[in-house]
Amino acid sequence: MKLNIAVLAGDGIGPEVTAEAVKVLKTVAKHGGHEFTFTDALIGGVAITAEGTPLPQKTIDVALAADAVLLGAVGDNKFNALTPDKRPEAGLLAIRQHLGGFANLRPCTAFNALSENSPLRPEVTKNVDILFVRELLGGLYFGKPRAWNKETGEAHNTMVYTKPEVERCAHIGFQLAQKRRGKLTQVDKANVLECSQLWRATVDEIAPQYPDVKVEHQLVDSMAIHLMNRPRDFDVVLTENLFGDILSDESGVITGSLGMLPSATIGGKVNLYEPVHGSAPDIAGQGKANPLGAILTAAMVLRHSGNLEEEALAIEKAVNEVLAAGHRTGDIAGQGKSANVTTSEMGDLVNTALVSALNRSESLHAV
Ligand SMILES: NC(=O)c1ccc[n+]([C@@H]2O[C@H](COP(=O)([O-])OP(=O)(O)OC[C@H]3O[C@@H](n4cnc5c(N)ncnc54)[C@H](O)[C@@H]3O)[C@@H](O)[C@H]2O)c1
Ligand SMILES: CC(C)[C@H](C(=O)O)[C@@H](O)C(=O)O
Ligand SMILES: [Mg+2]
Repeated sequence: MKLNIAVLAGDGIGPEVTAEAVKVLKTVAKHGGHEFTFTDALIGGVAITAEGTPLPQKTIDVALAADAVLLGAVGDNKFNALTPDKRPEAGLLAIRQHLGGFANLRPCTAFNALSENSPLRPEVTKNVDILFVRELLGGLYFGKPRAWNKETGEAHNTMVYTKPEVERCAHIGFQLAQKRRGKLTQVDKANVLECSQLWRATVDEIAPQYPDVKVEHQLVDSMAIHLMNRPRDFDVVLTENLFGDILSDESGVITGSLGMLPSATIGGKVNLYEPVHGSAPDIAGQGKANPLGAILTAAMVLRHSGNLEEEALAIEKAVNEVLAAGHRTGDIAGQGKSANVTTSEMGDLVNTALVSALNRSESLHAV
């Protein structure tokens, strides 16, 4: 199979973790005789420095011409004084708009080998398997008007959702719930916000089309605690843009680290794949970053853009094996313990385990 992948590595640890994701994709291509091509393009702070804009037209062209876009992370403290529309993050929001994907799938899968690394007790996190469906193109992020008037000292952002925007995302949530454990938790703030009331009413209106899916509604504030107390109770969690941003980061506590979380954004012209974490300027350039979120993101590329489910599973198995063997970057080393591998060593270990996993699945086919 041919897959033309645009690689937007970005800032901070973005290039470090993306290199490891590309490494495993190349292994899958070589092993299966697939033709994966990788085209690099600039985004974020590195694009501001080189081209004066966080999203150059060249990058948009490369991304739109690709079968999948793999993004590392954007954000650099040296641009913190810029207004939101000029910052590296503006490039990320703009590429999301250009690609048009509105459903951001953020799985939170607890690897049991890491159960001692979460501050939550192992009996709470064991076998957690949640899929956040975060709406990605609406809400406070893009609503107008928005401004900060420094003279009057007033700033405002606008949360806007239309019924079709909610419907299209809700259908994805329901369809995914049907393929999983049949439960959909819709998260909102319907006790205060009209947008949330629209979400709740729209989900209830659609629900009869999916009689095999059990729907529940949760307010986002109490959801934040339910997620920590009883994460196993959740299957698909459907929510709007900002709530999804916050809850998915919170779910990093369950997996032991934000550095473990992958994502895929579907529904647009070209799917966009990015780990959930940011550019982590505090550890950038030191070989300390955990590449597993990016590597698991590569598995999502294969699953959602390559229809290569078996290969995606092989990557996930390889990650599991490497963790079970005790290999740890600092973020998953456990309290008071240090890393025993660097970013690229972790990538190499997964790669080696992946080759064995792929060979094993081949021998199964031969039987
Ligand atoms: N998708 C993206 O590009 C994205 C996502 C989130 C934040 N950001 C940007 O990143 C910058 C830093 O933001 P932040 O510090 O709030 O969030 P962050 O996700 O970059 O980091 C939060 C904490 O988690 C740690 N961490 C994150 N990923 C890790 C990994 N793979 N391995 C080990 N540790 C990891 C960091 O060291 C830091 O202590 C900001 O400019 C922000 O806007 C970008
Ligand atoms: C950097 C920022 C714009 C982005 C978001 O809020 O969507 C990030 O936090 C994420 O989760 O991908
Ligand atoms: Mg975020």
